[in-house]
Amino acid sequence: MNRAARNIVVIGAASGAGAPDPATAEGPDALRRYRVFHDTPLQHVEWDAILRVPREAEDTPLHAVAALGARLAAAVEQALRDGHFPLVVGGDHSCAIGTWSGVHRMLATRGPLGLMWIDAHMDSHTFATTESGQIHGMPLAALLGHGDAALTSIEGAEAKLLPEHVCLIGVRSFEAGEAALLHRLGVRVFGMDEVRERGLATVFAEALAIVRRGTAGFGVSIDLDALDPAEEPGVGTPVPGGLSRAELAAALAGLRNDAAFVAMEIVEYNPRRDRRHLTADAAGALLDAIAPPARRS
Ligand SMILES: NC(=[NH2+])NCCC[C@H](N)C(=O)O
Ligand SMILES: [Mn+2]
Repeated sequence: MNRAARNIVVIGAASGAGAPDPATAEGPDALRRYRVFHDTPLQHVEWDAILRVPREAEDTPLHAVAALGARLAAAVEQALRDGHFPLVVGGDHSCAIGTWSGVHRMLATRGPLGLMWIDAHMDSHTFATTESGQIHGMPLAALLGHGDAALTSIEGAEAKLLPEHVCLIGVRSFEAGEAALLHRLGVRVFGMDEVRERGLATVFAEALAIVRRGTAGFGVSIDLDALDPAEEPGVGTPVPGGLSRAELAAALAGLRNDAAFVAMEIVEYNPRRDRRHLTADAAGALLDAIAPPARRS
C-alpha cells in the first residue's frame, strides 16, 4: 500500500524514567496540546493514546522502561495491523525499544527491519558500559540484542535489528564503550563531521540504501537532539553543532509515498526547555515533511 493512503496514527509514549531530566515524559502531552501534527486534505493524522508507565512498574527505571516498552510495542503492532503508519512520540529515547520491537514483530514473517537512527548520541550502551546509568543511552544496543534481558526480550528474545540493516546519522557525542560495540558489530555511523563534509543529502541517500537492502521495510527514529540546540532548545540532552530543521525536513521529504517506510518516531522533546514552542514546531515540521502536501493552496 502507498503510504499516502495510510492514516498517520500518533502514539504518545510518556517515558521519562530513562533520562536524567524526567520532563521529557511531558513531551507527548505538550505536543498534543500545541497541535503541531496537522491533518492535510491528503493525509489524515490522528492522535491515538498517550501511553504511560503502569503504577506497579514505577519502582525502578528498568521496570518502568520495560513495562512501557511492552505496552508501546503492542500498540504499534496494532496500528500497523490496522493498516496505519505509526508515529511514536516520546518521551525519552528508551521508548524506542518498544516502538521497534513492535514493528519488528509485525514484519517478522516477511523479513528483517531496517532502521535509520538520527541522533546526536549513539544510545548503544549496556549496563556494563554506561557511564551515566541512564537507559535512554541504551535503546539501540537493546534492539541489536545487547543488554539487560528486561530490555532485549520485549516481544521475544531475538535481536530486533541486525547490524547490517541499521545506521546512525548526526552523532557527535558518545562514550568509548558504545562506540566499541557498534564498531564490533559493523554498524555504519554517519557522524556529524561526515555530514558536514559530504552534505546531508549524500549521507541520507547512503543511509537509505543501507536500511532498504535486504529488509522487508524500514523506519526512522529521530531524537530531536540531532537538531542544533541553538535553533531547537527543547530537548533533554542538548549537544552543540547539529542538523538544521530545514535540512533534515528536506531529506525526510524523499521518503514521502515510500511504501517500504513503515513507521517513524520523534523523541526527547522537553517542553520545559523549549522557547516559544520552537522545538515543538520542529517536531511538526518533520512530520509534515513525510506527509503528502496539500495540493494547490
Ligand atoms: N537519547 C538520549 N538523549 N541519549 C543520551 C545519552 C547520553 C550518554 N551517552 C549516556 O549514555 O548517558
Ligand atoms: Mn537518543
